[in-house]
Amino acid sequence: MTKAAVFGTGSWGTTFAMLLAGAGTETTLWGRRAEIVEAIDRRHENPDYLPGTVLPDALRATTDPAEALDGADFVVLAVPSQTLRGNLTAWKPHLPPEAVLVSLMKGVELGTTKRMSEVICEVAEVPQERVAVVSGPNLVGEIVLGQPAATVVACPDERVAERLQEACHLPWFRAYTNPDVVGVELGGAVKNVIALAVGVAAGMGLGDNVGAMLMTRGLAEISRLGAALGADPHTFAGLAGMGDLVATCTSPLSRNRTFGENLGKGMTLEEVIAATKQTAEGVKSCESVLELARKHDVEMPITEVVVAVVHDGMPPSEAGMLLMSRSPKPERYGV
Ligand SMILES: NC(=O)c1ccc[n+]([C@@H]2O[C@H](COP(=O)([O-])OP(=O)(O)OC[C@H]3O[C@@H](n4cnc5c(N)ncnc54)[C@H](O)[C@@H]3O)[C@@H](O)[C@H]2O)c1
Ligand SMILES: O=P(O)(O)OC[C@H](O)CO
Repeated sequence: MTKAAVFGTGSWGTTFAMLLAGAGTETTLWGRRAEIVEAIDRRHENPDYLPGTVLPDALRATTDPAEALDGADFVVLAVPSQTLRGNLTAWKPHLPPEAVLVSLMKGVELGTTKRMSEVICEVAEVPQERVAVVSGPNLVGEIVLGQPAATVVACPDERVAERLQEACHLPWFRAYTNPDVVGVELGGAVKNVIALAVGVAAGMGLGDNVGAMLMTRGLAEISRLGAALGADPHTFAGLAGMGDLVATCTSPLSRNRTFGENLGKGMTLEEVIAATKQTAEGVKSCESVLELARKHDVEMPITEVVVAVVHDGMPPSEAGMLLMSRSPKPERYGV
């Protein structure tokens, strides 16, 4: 039987563990907080992150990383992007030598501008072929209700991607494989930044033309960055690109969109942070995405104003004027 260890008992870690267990994979969750671990292991619930959801009886949980990792074929990582390096460094001594490491995270590391799979390869000292990424339009609030969804499993080794696909595929959760790890990761990380922008516009009371403009020009930014980093352009028309961008930018379930919406309504950054109980990756990753773009000489005007609004106190109305007053250009440039 295939075995998986999932690190992170937050909303997506717990939900993905449910999917794995539902697909017949023997799954153990690792969590920091003993009370959540006990609730999952004994009472089959995660009241903090998934209130009202009944978890599978077969799903185990522990606070001991060595216990979770014992015999694991897949080590699934679902902690905040900015803590991954420290977390994985601590878990490294217990990693099974042949295990495949799987990133569920949608962020870019501050300081290094590395994608999560790059951080994993570096810290765990494993080749790219032993690292997979799962990303797509996967809003937890819908998946836990059993609503149909699809995702992308990316790995340069097709057989590894197919094994992981099989380990999480369910009649109502379709996993597609894709060898383009760079494109899949960029799609997931940058759509959070665009969702912040769409949220700000919605919070200001602006309509669907503005939302569509930001999503479409946001996809152009993602594609330009992807081209500079060697991604397959087709990935951005797929589930991990356009699919996740649309879901995140339009859903009230998205933490990133909601964060932006609150800023657009006039709440201060401190008030919005206090109101945000879960990880909104774009808030930190907008800075690392912009730094990555500058390193590669890629123009990302929406990302620039998101950084200015979220981190430098620029009023949303000024950000909107800056974007609208850019010089006229062809729709397609710089790719
Ligand atoms: N929730 C979703 O709908 C969803 C869907 C797809 C992908 N993702 C991505 O999955 C990743 C995890 O998101 P989530 O929704 O589970 O977030 P979450 O905020 O719900 O949970 C984060 C988990 O990490 C733990 N954590 C926080 N700081 C930590 C630290 N210093 N060390 C170890 N653990 C720590 C928390 O206790 C919690 O268990 C993010 O990159 C997110 O973008 C989320
Ligand atoms: O709630 P968000 O904004 O982190 O988005 C969740 C997922 O990434 C959607 O696919």
